[in-house]
Amino acid sequence: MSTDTKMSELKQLIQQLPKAELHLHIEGTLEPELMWRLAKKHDIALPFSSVEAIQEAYQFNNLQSFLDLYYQGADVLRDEDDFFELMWAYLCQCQQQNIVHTEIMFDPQTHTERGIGYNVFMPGFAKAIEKAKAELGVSVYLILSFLRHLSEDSAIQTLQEAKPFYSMITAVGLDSSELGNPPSKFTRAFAQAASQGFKLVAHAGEEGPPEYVWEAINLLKVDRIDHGVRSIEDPILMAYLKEHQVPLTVCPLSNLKLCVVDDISQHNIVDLLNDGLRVMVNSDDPSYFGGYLNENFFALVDKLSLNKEDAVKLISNSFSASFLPDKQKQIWLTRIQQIAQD
Ligand SMILES: Nc1ncnc2[nH]cnc12
Ligand SMILES: [Zn+2]
Repeated sequence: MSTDTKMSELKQLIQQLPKAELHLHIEGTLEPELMWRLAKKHDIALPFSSVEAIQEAYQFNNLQSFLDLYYQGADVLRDEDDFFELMWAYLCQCQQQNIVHTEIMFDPQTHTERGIGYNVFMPGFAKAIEKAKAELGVSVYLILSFLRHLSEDSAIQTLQEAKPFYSMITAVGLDSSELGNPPSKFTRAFAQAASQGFKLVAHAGEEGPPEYVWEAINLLKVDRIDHGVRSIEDPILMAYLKEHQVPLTVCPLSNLKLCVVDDISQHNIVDLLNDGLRVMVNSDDPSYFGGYLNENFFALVDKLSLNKEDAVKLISNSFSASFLPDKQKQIWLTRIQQIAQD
């Protein structure tokens, strides 16, 4: 069989396998077409002359250059229906990509800071999630993420304001500008979240050093690390991550677009996997980074010669590292093995 045929068969298998996505920012799924339409709806002047001009602006040289556009883009989200549309569009993508379970981050402060409250975005999200459960068969958990460039007091207030919606939220996370905002800044906020029974995740080791990954583990006591690719610089940390099977939610196209790596062929995800770490593939902010989950896998097939065994392991890890009940995880893991063996 030619290499091309093998690669296209592997891509078909990846498309076909049930998958979980664990690192996805709902605000990062705002497609330029929706941004354009909502700007018109609310009479908001965008600094772009067309949908194509929005797309062309998506050239980044680091995390901050992306975040500046991402927060600006989110400003078109104003009413409940906008948040419904945003969530619904991503959940329809999930169905098309065979993502059967997704754990979605949302940034309350991106909205509350501009006067849009929980009572606007949470009902919009809830409607889309309920509809997706009923019509698309996609299961959804939500992760409330603190913006780390803001203060810890603001994070604590954000957690308190979410109280009426705690039943909709599974975990608490930490995102935004990493360098200069170490996990240690949020020790009290995470302790409070833990005491309320939330699972915990944090972005660390994306642009920041391995020390930030240690802090997320030791001080915040997270269940998963988001990104974590710079862990490879610290052999003791690598041994710890392997021994404790701490999940790393890796996002290849994000790392490429934000210049964490120069080319996908240099990405360390397969090295991390082969070193025995629990890594899996995610899309992070697919609208900004040029691909949803399957496109991230396809880039690994094309540029890193990802093989079938590694693809199946990465997909299995997406379930084993999820916050689903063990029984549900097992059902999906068995199903994946069955399909992969056919
Ligand atoms: N890749 C990323 N890193 C940090 N914060 C984010 N917010 C959205 N995407 C992010
Ligand atoms: Zn992220």
